[in-house]
Amino acid sequence: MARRDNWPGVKFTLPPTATVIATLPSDSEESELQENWQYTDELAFMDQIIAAFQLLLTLFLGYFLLRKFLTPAERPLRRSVAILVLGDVGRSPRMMYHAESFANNHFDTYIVGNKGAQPIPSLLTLPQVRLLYLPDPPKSFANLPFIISAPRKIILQVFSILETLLIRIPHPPEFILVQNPPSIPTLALVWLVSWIRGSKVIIDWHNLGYSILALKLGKDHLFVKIAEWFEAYFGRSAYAHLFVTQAMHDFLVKEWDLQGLKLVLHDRPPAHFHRASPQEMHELFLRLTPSFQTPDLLTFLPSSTSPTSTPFTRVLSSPSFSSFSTDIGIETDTPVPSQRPDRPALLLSSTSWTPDEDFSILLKALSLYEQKAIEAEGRLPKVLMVVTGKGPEREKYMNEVGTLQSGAGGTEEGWKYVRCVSMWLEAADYPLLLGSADIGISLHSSSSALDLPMKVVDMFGCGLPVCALNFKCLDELVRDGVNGLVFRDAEQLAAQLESLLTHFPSSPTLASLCASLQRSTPIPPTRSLSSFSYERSDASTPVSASTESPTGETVFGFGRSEEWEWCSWTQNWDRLMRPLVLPGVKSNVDAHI
Ligand SMILES: Nc1nc2c(ncn2[C@@H]2O[C@H](COP(=O)(O)OP(=O)(O)O[C@H]3O[C@H](CO)[C@@H](O)[C@H](O)[C@@H]3O)[C@@H](O)[C@H]2O)c(=O)[nH]1
Repeated sequence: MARRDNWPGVKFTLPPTATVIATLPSDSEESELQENWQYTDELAFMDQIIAAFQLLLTLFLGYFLLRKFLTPAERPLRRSVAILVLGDVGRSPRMMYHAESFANNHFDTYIVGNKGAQPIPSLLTLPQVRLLYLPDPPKSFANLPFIISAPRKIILQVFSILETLLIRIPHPPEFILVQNPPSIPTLALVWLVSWIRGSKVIIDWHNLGYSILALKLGKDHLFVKIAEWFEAYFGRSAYAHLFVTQAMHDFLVKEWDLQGLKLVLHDRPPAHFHRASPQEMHELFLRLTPSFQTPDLLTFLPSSTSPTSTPFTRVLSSPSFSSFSTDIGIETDTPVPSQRPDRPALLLSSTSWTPDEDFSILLKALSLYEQKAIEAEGRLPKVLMVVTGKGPEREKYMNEVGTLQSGAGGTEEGWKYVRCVSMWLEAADYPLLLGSADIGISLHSSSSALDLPMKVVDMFGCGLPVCALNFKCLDELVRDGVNGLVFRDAEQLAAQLESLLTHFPSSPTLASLCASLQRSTPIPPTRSLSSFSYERSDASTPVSASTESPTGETVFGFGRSEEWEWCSWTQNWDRLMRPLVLPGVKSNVDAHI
């Protein structure tokens, strides 16, 4: 007998095989859906596979539960960690940095996630790191409506995550560090695995999963309510909770009454992020030359001849400073790369092209800048806007860019002073491009208004001043006029660009902002930073190296304490995370117990 279940807006018919087929309330909607996808043989086959997975999953869990009750438990292996990212590992910088830090502290480090972009080089070379990739969902799922594909995807994910955490990692890891979001199904799975294997769970709260779903479905949608319940229920208890902002800490502690240690671990840049030297810039732009040879850019950028010049740099011989004699007695000149005075200003934004970043603000600001540049009669430079990153909204916005640039929309003439391109850089080149740019732009607005843009952290690490879209809690990272400028709309961003770029490359406003940024973000040479804190809501939690701040509040960061501290990721991690995961470690935290 077929069964009908009602979901908001969509009805389903479940045939005896438990296969989900969509039927829609109205004829027009039905034909629209049938146009979009068809129940093909391939899908029927997938459903058989999924049914087999369901059976396997039941047997699999039954086996582990029996083993849990009938055999003595194996103790978790000290100094081992499983890091779970339900997403592309190579595009999860914070989790890769965690993995590198654990490995550098001699942890056996398993990274569980999806294969995609190349991870940072250290993860491929550190002997303690093992990458355990999860299988990708079949491509045919991409053509299905979300409501149909989501449950299938989840069943496959559940199976592969459990298989990895319970079998592929041979001994129970001491810790399981899980990124949130996504929350479904990972939070429930790590909870189950930690119960079976005795591992301690650390939840790294990057954002709130239900708030991202609400962007798509609306905050009152039933699925959003279910997702929120799931996240709150399975995220409530953990050995420790890490938060990317003080604001997220405060919100979750108040709203969900989180249990376990709590620690604000702000994003900080890896130590190798720095302002690029002219030599590094030149070598980078030589590598990127093919990306600058599109018809749009060839006529826009200053002409260049590889390997002695690029659109941004050139190599000049400087006999007075760098002549030297070779072994065979011939005097030669050392080539000295430098930035070209006729280069366009290089603006940079980095993104995952998700719906919480509204790039139409940037496109409008660039159009306004184009007008200002036409009127400025030479006081404003040409601008090359580079947007780095991969993600779902990329195509939509880059199509818009094409229209604006060429004037194909018909409302305005094409751009003469502005070009915008998007690219994905290898992990080693990404900080070099940031370190070669003139201004960084952040359009991060956050679905929850509780997380901060890591891209801005990257930019600060590379000495790049930013213009950042304002949102609640941005002041935990960007101070208007000190390390960047804050804007609320396209008009204000265009005005900031005009002010920063007037008389470029000798712009006094830009030089002064760069100097102010350098003063506010020096990387301290040692681990001598003073402020730190943990909060412990559960006094019975067995942690030997933690403390509560005298006020009961986490005091790190200038968001609350008005104390601005800047350091590298490693310095921050060693100071705050080491005592959490290495019981007995000697650090300044011990002194406060
Ligand atoms: N290799 C490479 N990495 C890139 C590129 N473009 C962007 N990225 C990576 O992608 C990040 C930006 O991705 P977003 O998804 O836009 O991150 P965000 O909004 O700045 O920060 C969010 O994610 C962080 C963790 O991934 C969170 O810590 C943070 O709180 C926030 O939720 C950059 O920091 C960088 O690591 C590229 O061309 N190449």
